[in-house]
Amino acid sequence: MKEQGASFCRTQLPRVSRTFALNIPLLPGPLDLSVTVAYLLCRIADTLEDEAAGAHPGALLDELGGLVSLEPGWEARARSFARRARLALRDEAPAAEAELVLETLLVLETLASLPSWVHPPIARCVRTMTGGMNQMQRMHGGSGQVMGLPDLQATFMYCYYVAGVVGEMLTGLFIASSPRVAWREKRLMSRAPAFGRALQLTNILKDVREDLDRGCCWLPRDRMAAHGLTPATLVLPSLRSRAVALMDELVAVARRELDVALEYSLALPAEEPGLRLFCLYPLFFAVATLNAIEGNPAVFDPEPVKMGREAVATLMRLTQERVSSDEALRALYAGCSRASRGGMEAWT
Ligand SMILES: CC(C)=CCC/C(C)=C/CC/C(C)=C/COP(=O)(O)OP(=O)(O)O
Repeated sequence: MKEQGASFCRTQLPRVSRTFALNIPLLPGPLDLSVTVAYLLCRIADTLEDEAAGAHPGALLDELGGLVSLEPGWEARARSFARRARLALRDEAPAAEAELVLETLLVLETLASLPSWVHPPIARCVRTMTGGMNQMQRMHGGSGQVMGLPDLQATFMYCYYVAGVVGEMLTGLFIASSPRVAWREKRLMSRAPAFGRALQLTNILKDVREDLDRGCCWLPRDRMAAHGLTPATLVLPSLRSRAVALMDELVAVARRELDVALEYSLALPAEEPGLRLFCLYPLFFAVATLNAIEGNPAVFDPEPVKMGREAVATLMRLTQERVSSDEALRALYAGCSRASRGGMEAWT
């Protein structure tokens, strides 16, 4: 049973995530399986938020937040949750995500099989995330979807609930797994929310069109208004130059957060290359994604702006080669951040 759960989690990860299937396997055991399980639990929450048919699935999110505490009777409650959560998804939900939701019990069984020290950070993360998703809905969605947030502070709050808490959870796990990391706790914990914020903000910018087509938007309305835009006019071809200026302003915000993410990554000891690379892959992918978004009107087209497979492979190689040198990593980061759209040729 234990093996079946772990094997399901490892098989399902690359079916639901492009990025995290590349970096989680670099973590030393038992962090690799722990972070896989944590990722899948967060993904179940994310699928409910993005793919539920009809009303916001607040009660199901609350149930998931409670299940991760693994209190007596959790198996029967997880079985019932999985059935109802699967039924709540719209027909268009990606098959791999729907299957993951249906197998919530297997994911929780795998969590239960892991050492007890990994439980508190993972449970806190999932509880805070699901509670935060519900709070954002109550505050900004009313009875419909969230169509823009009032200001950047609210966008940051959303980023905290869906990604900043993941940074705090990962830091808690890294610290508990290695005394070498533990003595850097303060430096890491203070930077962890910014790391999550940087990645989430990058995703919000990259997915702006896809989100709008689904009827939601996480961008700040006051910044839109400053450019003479609203969520309803953001994709109008006649207002494209204003929309690009808005995106460029927000790309600059995301880049400042990524600078903090680099400091986080370098605060991890060089003797832990797996932990460093786990952080550096998504960090450098985000730099490349921001380069592709900046000044690019195509970000408002239906076809998503994505990094190519070749750029992904190149960045993985470049970070691997430099993983133990802070100086070389700083130079790579500065070079990639300066590279223009589509152009990291100097590094490849
Ligand atoms: C300290 C530290 C490392 C902090 C980072 C915290 C972290 C990993 C947050 C998750 C952010 C995020 C946008 C996930 C979705 O991935 P995605 O949609 O970009 O990728 P995927 O679709 O390939 O899964």
